[in-house]
Amino acid sequence: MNDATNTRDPIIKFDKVVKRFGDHVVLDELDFEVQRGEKVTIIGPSGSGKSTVLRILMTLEEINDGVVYVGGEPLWHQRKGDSLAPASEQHLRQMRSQLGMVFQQFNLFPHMTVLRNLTEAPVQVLGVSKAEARKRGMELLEMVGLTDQANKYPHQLSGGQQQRVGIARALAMRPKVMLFDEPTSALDPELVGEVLNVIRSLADEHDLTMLLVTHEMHFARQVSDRICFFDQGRIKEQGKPEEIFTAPKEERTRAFLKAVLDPDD
Ligand SMILES: Nc1ncnc2c1ncn2[C@@H]1O[C@H](COP(=O)(O)OP(=O)(O)OP(=O)(O)O)[C@@H](O)[C@H]1O
Repeated sequence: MNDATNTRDPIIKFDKVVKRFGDHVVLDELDFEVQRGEKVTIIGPSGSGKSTVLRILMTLEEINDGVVYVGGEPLWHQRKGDSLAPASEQHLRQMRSQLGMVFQQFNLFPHMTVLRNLTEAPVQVLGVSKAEARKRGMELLEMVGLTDQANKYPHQLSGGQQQRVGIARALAMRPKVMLFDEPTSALDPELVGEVLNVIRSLADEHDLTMLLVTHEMHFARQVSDRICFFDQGRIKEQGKPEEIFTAPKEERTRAFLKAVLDPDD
């Protein structure tokens, strides 16, 4: 396969992926692709499997059937001749390093300064020098508007500031794909905007691939190239934001959007 073909391949591909918890089928032979540089937002009712898609990509949840590809390589499998065998821990680690995730709960290291939160993994995992990691860490703090907080500890920051550090920390590992799992849902309403602004500028200014799960519909509409409406572990409908938000084809999508956009009706 030559490079030109490679770059046209989706960077993420779910091929008939099944995920069950006991008898409960959460992903039901899901087919789903994200192209390089694309910004895709998954919306849908609670329990429809949105976060599970991201957790599978971060190798936090195993799959029961099907194949997930990242950059054309199987994530949960390794090629053995013409067949696929379960992945080794080393393969999973190597594949996982291509993805960065921002969680609902910011999950910063509480006993480390903000800057150390950004330099720890690049130094320990990627083998970057401390000086280089610090330089890059300060650049990322500038990008999220927090250079003056570099030497503070997470508990000294607001929730919005902590989440901006969470975004910078994920970027410090230079991922090819950024995953955002409801990044503002744990925040007080007045702190949501500053976090969305950081994600918006990332989306506008970088050719990073982004996959988001959010309940912020207005934001999803602004930032996404494509919206995927999930229902019962499958994509019920997908398309450009203006199509999905103004002229959804499926009754189920219409009902969901009406409920979230006009909750008082
Ligand atoms: N570790 C687990 N054990 C058992 N069931 C689980 C587990 N994790 C998720 N589930 C179930 O899988 C289903 C899908 O969960 P998921 O978190 O992907 O939904 P979601 O669409 O992101 O929902 P929400 O919008 O509420 O976050 C839910 O019914 C959930 O209860």
